[in-house]
Amino acid sequence: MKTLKIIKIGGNIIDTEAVLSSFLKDFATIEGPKILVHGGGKLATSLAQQLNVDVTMIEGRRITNAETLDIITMVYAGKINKNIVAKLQAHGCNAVGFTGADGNTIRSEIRPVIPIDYGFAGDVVKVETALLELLLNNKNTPVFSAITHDGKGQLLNTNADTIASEVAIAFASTYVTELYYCFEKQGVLRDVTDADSVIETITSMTYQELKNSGVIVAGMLPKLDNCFYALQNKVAKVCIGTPEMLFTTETKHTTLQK
Ligand SMILES: Nc1ncnc2c1ncn2[C@@H]1O[C@H](COP(=O)(O)OP(=O)(O)O)[C@@H](O)[C@H]1O
Ligand SMILES: CC(=O)N[C@@H](CCC(=O)OP(=O)(O)O)C(=O)O
Repeated sequence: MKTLKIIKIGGNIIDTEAVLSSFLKDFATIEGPKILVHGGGKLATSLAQQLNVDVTMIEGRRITNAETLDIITMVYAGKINKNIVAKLQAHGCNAVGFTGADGNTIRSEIRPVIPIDYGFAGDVVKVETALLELLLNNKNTPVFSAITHDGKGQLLNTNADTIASEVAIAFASTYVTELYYCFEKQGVLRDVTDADSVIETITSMTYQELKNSGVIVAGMLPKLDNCFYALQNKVAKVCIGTPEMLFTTETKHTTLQK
């Protein structure tokens, strides 16, 4: 089986123009089939604040009312996604931008309102791989934003880490799938203020301990939950770290193990 790399980039890479540009230049050079998934939560938060729209995050997920849904659609599917696609084109990578509504690639359903009503936030129900596979075979690179749809005309906000793991799982029977979560830290840190405290391996057992001791909080919770969910569903490799981990074996990062 061929290897498919699913690479997710988080807010801190997207926020800084120079960091994003340099990442995309390197990303374009990755050989073989690949899919990019991007977040952009921090940019959405700052635009919402400028527009005096309340921002509420619970356990790393955004409460999404109608106004917030408009903002995130403009930011994720519009500004960020199209900017990334254009930059990849400039580097000779034939990227195609997606929300889950495009080509019905990712259908979701609204999150249950109990215990927390997240509003227009969706949990993934189905990733349709056929169209994506055609594109991959044609050497195109799908680029996903953090938006899905319910099949009834409603867009839904979906955590980008979740999109990356669900896409990786959907392809796990046709490719050896490798899932990389890239952000500004070298991995999961034992002490978030100490860049050298990278935990090189986390198993589901040690994850519980890290959660209980408060090392894993906020946005790190959906990230780690998605890592283990992917491993339990036949994704071959899951890593968290800086983008350098994609290009060299020298750099420290966190590897997740069942
Ligand atoms: N133990 C930890 N190790 C690494 N990063 C952590 C840790 N605890 C909190 N963080 C913070 O969590 C952030 C990642 O979560 P999130 O805001 O969802 O970012 P992303 O956009 O990468 O998904 C990092 O920017 C980091 O500052
Ligand atoms: C439901 C939900 O929380 N969606 C996320 C989607 C963006 C995201 O995941 O962005 P990062 O990866 O940059 O954090 C949000 O709106 O923040």
